[in-house]
Amino acid sequence: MSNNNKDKTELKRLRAVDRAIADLRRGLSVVVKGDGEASLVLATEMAFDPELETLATRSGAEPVLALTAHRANVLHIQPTGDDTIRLVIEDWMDAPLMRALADAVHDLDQPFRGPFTRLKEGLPPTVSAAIKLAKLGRLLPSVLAAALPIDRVADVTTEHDLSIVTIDDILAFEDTAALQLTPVASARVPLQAAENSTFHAFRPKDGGIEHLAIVVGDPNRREPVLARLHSECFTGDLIGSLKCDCGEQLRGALKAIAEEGGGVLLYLAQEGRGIGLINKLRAYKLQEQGFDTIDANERLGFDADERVFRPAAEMLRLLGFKKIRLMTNNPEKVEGLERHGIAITERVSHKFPSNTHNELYLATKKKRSGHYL
Ligand SMILES: Nc1nc2c(ncn2[C@@H]2O[C@H](COP(=O)(O)OP(=O)(O)OP(=O)(O)O)[C@@H](O)[C@H]2O)c(=O)[nH]1
Ligand SMILES: [Zn+2]
Repeated sequence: MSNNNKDKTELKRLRAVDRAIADLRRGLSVVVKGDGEASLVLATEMAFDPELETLATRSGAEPVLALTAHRANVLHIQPTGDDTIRLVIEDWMDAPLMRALADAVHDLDQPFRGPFTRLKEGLPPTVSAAIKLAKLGRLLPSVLAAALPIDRVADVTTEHDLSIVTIDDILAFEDTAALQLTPVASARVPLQAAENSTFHAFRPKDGGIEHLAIVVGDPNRREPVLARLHSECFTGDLIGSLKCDCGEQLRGALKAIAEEGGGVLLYLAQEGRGIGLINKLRAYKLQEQGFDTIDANERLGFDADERVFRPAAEMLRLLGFKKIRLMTNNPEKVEGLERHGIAITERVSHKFPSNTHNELYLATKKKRSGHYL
């Protein structure tokens, strides 16, 4: 395929995923198509009675409720060996209950649920892909899915003006978006901590949220440069939340880079370790109930960390930084960047004193995520 055609295909795929995400977030059903099978799906957190009915009538099949294995485990549902667990929707399961099954915040209000019937065999790949789609849309990782006969896909999609996306589109999305970052704007912005700073904005081709790089001074690209990868944290970076160490790490990194005479800070649009602000607030609610930061993510059905570091590696490459000294306590960042071709010549510790509100959070990162703290 020529480069031009490849680009066009990739853009088409990114667009299909983006449209499907937008529809899921609106509470509309979308079609996920695989090899010889398809599913009509709806985000569980957006499921109300009329939507559920539409799902069944349009597909002509009984929907199932699909959850991640993490979430099913919390609901005491036996594992099946798959990452995705499907439950039969029984007569007593109404829309509010289904939404509550997806949203761990309600677990303690209504502790007893079930017994549930799992479907153990023949998990359609489109159902797992639909959960990934919900995650990409920063929704809770659960969908209602009804099998759609492959020969009806075209008719149903056209008749109801539905978004259609393939499994491959969904699975390629993050990497394709990361490899299609385009510099869109750059300007000098003097900062309190580093007066000689230039902001560079990179936009993914999917039109998604821009990532930012802040280059301080004019670092020598032939030498390893002092660098920080910072994942967006609205609460900590902007509002001064004491629940995490992000604000201090952000300002501290800029100060350290300025003191060193130059370097780079990447500000990545990966709020809440990639689950989004709303899901992070849900995770905080669970932390109020006594769960730690990792259990909170997993109770919601997510992995402990949903971030990918390919966009960061790509931005460094575009800025001409191949070797860096990385300020971090997180071994996964070092590994993630190296996997994508950035040489980390040194890991520079990046710790700040704890306070009464983030003590447990920092201790959990050390104990359970192997952070060097
Ligand atoms: N899901 C979730 N995200 C959180 C929580 N607290 C902070 N975050 C997010 O975690 C991310 C913090 O990322 P980083 O500063 O890169 O921290 P890190 O992975 O510990 O790595 P280093 O700071 O480099 O050691 C930000 O996106 C925050 O929004 C939490 O309790 N739950
Ligand atoms: Zn934070």
